[in-house]
Amino acid sequence: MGHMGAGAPQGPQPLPGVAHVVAVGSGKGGVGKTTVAVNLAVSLGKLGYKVGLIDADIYGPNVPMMLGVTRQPNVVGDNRIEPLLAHGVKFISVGLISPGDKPMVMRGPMLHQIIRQFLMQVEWGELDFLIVDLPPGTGDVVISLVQTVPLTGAVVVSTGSGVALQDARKALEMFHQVKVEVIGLVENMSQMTLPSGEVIDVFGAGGTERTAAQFGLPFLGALDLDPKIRVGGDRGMPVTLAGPDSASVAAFYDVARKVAARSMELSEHNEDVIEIS
Ligand SMILES: Nc1ncnc2c1ncn2[C@@H]1O[C@H](COP(=O)(O)OP(=O)(O)OP(=O)(O)O)[C@@H](O)[C@H]1O
Repeated sequence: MGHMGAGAPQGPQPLPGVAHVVAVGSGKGGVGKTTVAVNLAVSLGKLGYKVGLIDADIYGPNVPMMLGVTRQPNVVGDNRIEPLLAHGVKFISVGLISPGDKPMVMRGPMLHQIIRQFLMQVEWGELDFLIVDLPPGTGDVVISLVQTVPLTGAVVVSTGSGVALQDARKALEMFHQVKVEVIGLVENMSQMTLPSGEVIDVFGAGGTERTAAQFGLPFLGALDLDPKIRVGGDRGMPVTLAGPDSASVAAFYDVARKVAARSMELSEHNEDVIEIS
């Protein structure tokens, strides 16, 4: 198991104790990537997994607000950072480095350092899943990530709209270029059900599933456009706190179970590849 003595010492190294690193990306901003990442983390936690979450969204580090904990993390011992804990999820955020409403201005090398620090200097302990909320777009953070740790894979979030899917395809292409497996696509804000029961299709429901099929990638599920999801985020009480038995968040748990199952598959596959080479 593990190293066969052939690996380059400078290459990405697994984090001790962390079984799977899963990135959540989107291409387009505002499609609900952070909402999906936070609820995925909470759901996996409620399903019994040990979960960490890195908020690497430099343009909109909303994880602390969505998890309801905004204090600064403690630095302990030999410059180690204690992750914050909210709703069973350990997390760290770029928003905690530059809290409040100050925008964070950063150059590439500094960003790279922060990503490395978040991965290697935080006391994650034993984790089944370390989720990374990426900034929208295709860029630097992903490169820093893949240079530091082997990723299990990425989840790509989109709405069904043509413009969101255009950007999602770019994200798929980027993950392909940096050799990160795509675990699957999630359609967020898919349909909205009015109090009358009438269902409205706002963003073109079904588009993400079709895109997944075109790329031969798994479709992980569709999440409704629902004010309760927004309220949960704004209040730091993610809707998935309702738990795996709650019908209203079943779609989130369905996504979480699929992410877990496919992560295990991909890891087995990767181990095989290492042993053969
Ligand atoms: N399914 C949903 N139903 C209702 N509101 C939602 C849903 N998903 C996200 N939202 C809301 O939409 C807004 C944008 O979501 P979020 O911040 O998760 O997007 P994002 O893609 O991470 O944005 P960015 O990466 O550009 O910062 C938030 O107010 C969030 O609460």
